[in-house]
Amino acid sequence: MAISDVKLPEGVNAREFKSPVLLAEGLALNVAKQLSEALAARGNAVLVVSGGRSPVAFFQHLAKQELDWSKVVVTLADERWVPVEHADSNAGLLKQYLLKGPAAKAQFLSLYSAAANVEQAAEQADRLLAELPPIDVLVLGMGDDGHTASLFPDSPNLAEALQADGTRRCWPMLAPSVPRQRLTMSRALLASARHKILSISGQSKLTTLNAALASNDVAAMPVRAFLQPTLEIYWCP
Ligand SMILES: O=C(O)[C@H](O)[C@@H](O)[C@H](O)[C@H](O)COP(=O)(O)O
Repeated sequence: MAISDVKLPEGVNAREFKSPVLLAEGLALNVAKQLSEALAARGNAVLVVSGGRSPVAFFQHLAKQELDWSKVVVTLADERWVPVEHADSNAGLLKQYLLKGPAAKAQFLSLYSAAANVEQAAEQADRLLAELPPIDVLVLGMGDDGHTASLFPDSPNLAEALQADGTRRCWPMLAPSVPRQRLTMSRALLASARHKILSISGQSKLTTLNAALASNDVAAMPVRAFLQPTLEIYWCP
């Protein structure tokens, strides 16, 4: 199966690449283009990326793009509640692969804080995110269970975090896999991004995407909240 076999809702477009390397390059070029347009239009730009393992090559390509990175704020759609030195930290992943070379000049906004508990850390991130200018580019990933960012099916706070018109920006969540304590941007904040991209690779993610498109139960597969105009899906086998 290929992404062209998937019946996407009107206003959702897909781009297919032959390999993960080509996808990473294509995605980096497109994100850099959107960021330079934002810089030209407003003098600054906000990029929100996801963690996990698959974005490494994308980060490496994006880090090399010549942009006025000093005017770009980079932050995360979600974070694991672990310090940056921890192997599972998404901030650590960004420091290692994205905030390098020209992109080292970007301003990084961390969702993580060493608060007394994850609830307080989420409140602190929520206050920081209140200062964030509008998001120009959002790159989401998707898990095989239909989660995106750290909007996990069955997590406490999921219903609140999924409110389309919710005003809170960051919620504490519980993932089914370790590290279980997570911080996630809310659906409303994620959905406010000017350009929304879902980057997925492999057949199993296509199967998950098909399952997500077959129903409207957002709580069962939170990625459903984003399968609407003007999402762009990047896929490779
Ligand atoms: O911190 C995280 O784990 C994420 O931001 C998460 O939502 C990720 O994007 C998906 O789990 C897909 O991960 P992969 O792209 O690595 O499969």
